[in-house]
Amino acid sequence: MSSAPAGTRPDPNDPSRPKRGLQPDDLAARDTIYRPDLLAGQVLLISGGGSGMGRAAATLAARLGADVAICGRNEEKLAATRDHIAAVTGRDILVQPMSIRDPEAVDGLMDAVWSRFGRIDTLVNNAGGQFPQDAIDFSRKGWLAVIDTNLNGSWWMMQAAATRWRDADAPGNIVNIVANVERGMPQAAHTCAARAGVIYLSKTLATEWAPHRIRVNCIGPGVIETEGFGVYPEEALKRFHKANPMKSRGDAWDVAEMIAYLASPAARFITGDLLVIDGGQAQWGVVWPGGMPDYFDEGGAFA
Ligand SMILES: CCCCC/C=C/C(=O)SCCNC(=O)CCNC(=O)[C@H](O)C(C)(C)COP(=O)(O)OP(=O)(O)OC[C@H]1O[C@@H](n2cnc3c(N)ncnc32)[C@H](O)[C@@H]1OP(=O)(O)O
Ligand SMILES: NC(=O)C1=CN([C@@H]2O[C@H](COP(=O)(O)OP(=O)(O)OC[C@H]3O[C@@H](n4cnc5c(N)ncnc54)[C@H](OP(=O)(O)O)[C@@H]3O)[C@@H](O)[C@H]2O)C=CC1
Repeated sequence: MSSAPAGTRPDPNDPSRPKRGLQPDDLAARDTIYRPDLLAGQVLLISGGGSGMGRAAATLAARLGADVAICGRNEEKLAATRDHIAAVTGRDILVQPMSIRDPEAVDGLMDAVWSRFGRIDTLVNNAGGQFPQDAIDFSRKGWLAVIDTNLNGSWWMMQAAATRWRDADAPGNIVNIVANVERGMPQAAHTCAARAGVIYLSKTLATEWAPHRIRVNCIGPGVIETEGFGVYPEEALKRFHKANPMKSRGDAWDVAEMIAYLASPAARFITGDLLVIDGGQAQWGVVWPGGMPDYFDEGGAFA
């Protein structure tokens, strides 16, 4: 297969494509290993909470007794998540439409959460994404969009949270959702650059901010089936599971449970780390999110 030509953009909302990712009813029904009041009294702010892993993490946190705030650009998705969580848990979560790329909107979000709940215990920087393309064909706008969202957006959120924790003399906890970038990822060089930036920013901040009692960790998901898969071509998606030796895909609940763990007291001694959840992909597999070029797929081993 040749890699996706520049400018080919699958329509994530094409009704003829399979519906992917856990739906709200799945999130209400899934078992959890955690006790029902694990996060009672805590406040979690989760970016990108209107879909995928963010929505799963928000639903699980609310089910475990936390107060939850979510943000994202799409107001409709946020409102649907709020209504569903209210129906399932009786909890009224805060939703704020905004872009993490706008530092003033980030400040407004932080103020809204502090004003409503009086604290933030855990910030989950989950909002982000990319599109698959050969790096040589990136437009300047496309490069900037991915860097600005994943690196700058995550930083605005971390700094805005940390200054408030410092000023309130309160402890803090940051969980950054990144990606499996240890060996690079062809056709996703922009996101690799941004996520590597977030990982090493996090390791640095974990040390710098330890005196403020702020922990900073990253989660590196491998192939996790969510509605976010809509940005990838169907042909490439057929091979995503071959990126790991388990030859399967994780789901949003797997990541939500890892987030709940990092928000729980059990993780109190973990900081500066990258927790990988990838079915072994980092040691073994390759993923070409736009489709593997024939040059690499000699003999059709990856077909
Ligand atoms: C890496 C693969 C690993 C496999 C596992 C990983 C899976 C996932 O991460 S799944 C979750 C994925 N979810 C998303 O990625 C959704 C969020 N993504 C986005 O919203 C966009 O990709 C974004 C990050 C670029 C958002 O920025 P935004 O400014 O909203 O983007 P625009 O749509 O306005 O596009 C700006 C600019 O970017 C270039 N571009 C966008 N899409 C493509 C594309 N499919 N192909 C080529 N170029 C693209 C383009 O230059 C756009 O400007 P215009 O041409 O003026 O539209
Ligand atoms: N699924 C996977 O296999 C993997 C995913 N990841 C990463 O995990 C995270 C969650 O992805 P996933 O749940 O799969 O996919 P989704 O596309 O469902 O989630 C991405 C979320 O980010 C939000 N978002 C994007 N840009 C912005 C912005 N500028 N400001 C605020 N919110 C924004 C989106 O909301 P809205 O559209 O409303 O703005 C959306 O809810 C992403 O960072 C993704 O790249 C990493 C590795 C693998």
